[in-house]
Amino acid sequence: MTTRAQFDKVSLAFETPKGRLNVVENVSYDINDGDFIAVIGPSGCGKTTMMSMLAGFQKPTTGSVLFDGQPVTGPGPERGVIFQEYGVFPWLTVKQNIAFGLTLRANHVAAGERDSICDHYLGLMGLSDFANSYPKHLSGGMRQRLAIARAYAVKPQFLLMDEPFGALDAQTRSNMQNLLLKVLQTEGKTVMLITHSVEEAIYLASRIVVVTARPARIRQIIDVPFAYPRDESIQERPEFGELRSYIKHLVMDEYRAQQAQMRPVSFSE
Ligand SMILES: Nc1ncnc2c1ncn2[C@@H]1O[C@H](COP(=O)(O)OP(=O)(O)OP(=O)(O)O)[C@@H](O)[C@H]1O
Repeated sequence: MTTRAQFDKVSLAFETPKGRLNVVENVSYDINDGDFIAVIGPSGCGKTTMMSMLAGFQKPTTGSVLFDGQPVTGPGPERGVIFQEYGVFPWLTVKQNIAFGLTLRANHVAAGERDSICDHYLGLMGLSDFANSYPKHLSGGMRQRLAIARAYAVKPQFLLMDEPFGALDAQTRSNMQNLLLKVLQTEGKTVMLITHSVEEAIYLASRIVVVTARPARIRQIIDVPFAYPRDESIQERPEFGELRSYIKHLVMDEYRAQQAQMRPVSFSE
C-alpha cells in the first residue's frame, strides 16, 4: 500500500504573549492511498493545527510532515482543502467560485468543460438557483456547500476537510455524507476529515484517530470494521453501536481532561 502522508514525531508550539503553548505533541501516523482518516478529539485540542501542517499552512516546530515522501512546504493542487473559514471568495458569484480552481494552471480545463463541471456541482449541492448570487446572499449552510463544491470540482486526489458538514442541518448533513461516499467510490480519493461527530467518523472513515486534550497526542487509532461501499443501514448494526459507545467514552475522557485544563489555561514555561 502506498503511503501518501506521514506525520513523523510532529510537535507544534505557538509563542504567545503568555508563553509557549504546546498544541500538537509527538504525533506519528501514516495515511495510505485510499485511506479515509477521521480525526476526533475535544474542541481546541489541536486538530485543525495538525491538519493545517499537512495542508501547508503551518510548519511543525519539531518532527516532519511528508506528502508523497517530500516535506510539505506549502499548499498544493493535489491537496484539496475545505477549512472552516477558507475557500469562498466573497467577490465572486457562486458559479465563479466553483469555476475558480478550474481556471488555475494546475487544474486548468477548457471553458466548455468548466461550465459543465460547474453545473454538475451546482446541481449536486442544491445551488443551481443561486449560480449568479454572491456568497453574502447565501445562508451559512449554503456557503459551506459552496466550499465543498469548489473543492470537489478540481478533483484533488487528497481531501483535507475540517468539520465540512458542521454548519449543516441534519438532513443536508446526511445527504452530504452520502455524496462524499459516492465521490470517493467513483474517484478513489484519500481523505483526512476532522469531525466532532462520532457517528459521522464511524460512518465515513476507514480509520479513526482519537486525539487527546491539548496538546493533541494520539490517544488511539481505531480501524473501522465496515467494508465500502457503505450505506446508512450500517448505522443499525450492533457493531456500529458498540464502536460508537467505545469512542464516545474515549472522547468524553479527553473532553473532561480538557475542561480541567481550561481552569486556568495551562501554558508551559
Ligand atoms: N496561530 C496561533 N497562535 C496561537 N495559538 C493558536 C494559533 N492557532 C491556534 N492556536 C491555539 O491552539 C489551540 C488548538 O487550536 P486548533 O484550532 O488546532 O484546535 P481544534 O482541535 O481544531 O479546535 P476545534 O475543534 O474547536 O476547531 C487553541 O487553543 C488555539 O487557540
